[in-house]
Amino acid sequence: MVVGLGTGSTAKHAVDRIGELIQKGILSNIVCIPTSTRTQEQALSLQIPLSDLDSHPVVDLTIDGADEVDPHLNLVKGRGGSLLREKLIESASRKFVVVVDESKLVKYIGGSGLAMPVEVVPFCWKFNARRLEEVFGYAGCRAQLRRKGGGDNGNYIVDLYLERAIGDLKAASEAMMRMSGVVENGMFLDMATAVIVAGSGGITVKDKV
Ligand SMILES: O=C[C@H](O)[C@H](O)[C@H](O)COP(=O)(O)O
Repeated sequence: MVVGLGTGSTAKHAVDRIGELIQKGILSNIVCIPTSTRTQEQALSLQIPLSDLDSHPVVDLTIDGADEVDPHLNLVKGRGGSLLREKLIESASRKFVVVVDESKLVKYIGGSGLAMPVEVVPFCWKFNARRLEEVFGYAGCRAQLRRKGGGDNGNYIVDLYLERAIGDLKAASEAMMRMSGVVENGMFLDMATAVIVAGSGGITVKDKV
């Protein structure tokens, strides 16, 4: 089985558990693909066998956290800086299971008022930040360079803060990806197979319909 290993404080627990099951011999015949150098280091410390998409282009299952989950299971990811590698691996996954606590559930993408990350090349990042503000001006968009943690790929991350819903998410994502210098954006649309939500009332599983 080829398993994608997510990044962040939630996914860390899944990686720990996979490592434990491998060490106990309960899980075997498994190879894992980490979604960040941080997760790669954790996996190596747990002696989890690692691979990459070049060797294993189809991933059976990826488990990861998320920053926002909307009612259609669209996600915001990348507040920890790992969106590009995550999207590459999660797009190649047959099943993509997301684990969150209920604080991550939002009515609409951007609805938490927290950052929506966009990875851009360092060259002329201010120009691209201004263009992003213009493109999403109707949603009251403010763009801010994240000073810490440029991500795994040497790029910068610009955080977008939205006052209102951006409407057509697919069109918004496509508009960003048409901009030269934008490498990836933090909207993970129609990708999650299931979202496991931990809340005060216990655990619920939301399946893609
Ligand atoms: O870049 C970070 C990843 O997209 C994380 O999966 C996301 O930020 C959620 O992280 P956490 O589980 O720490 O809230």
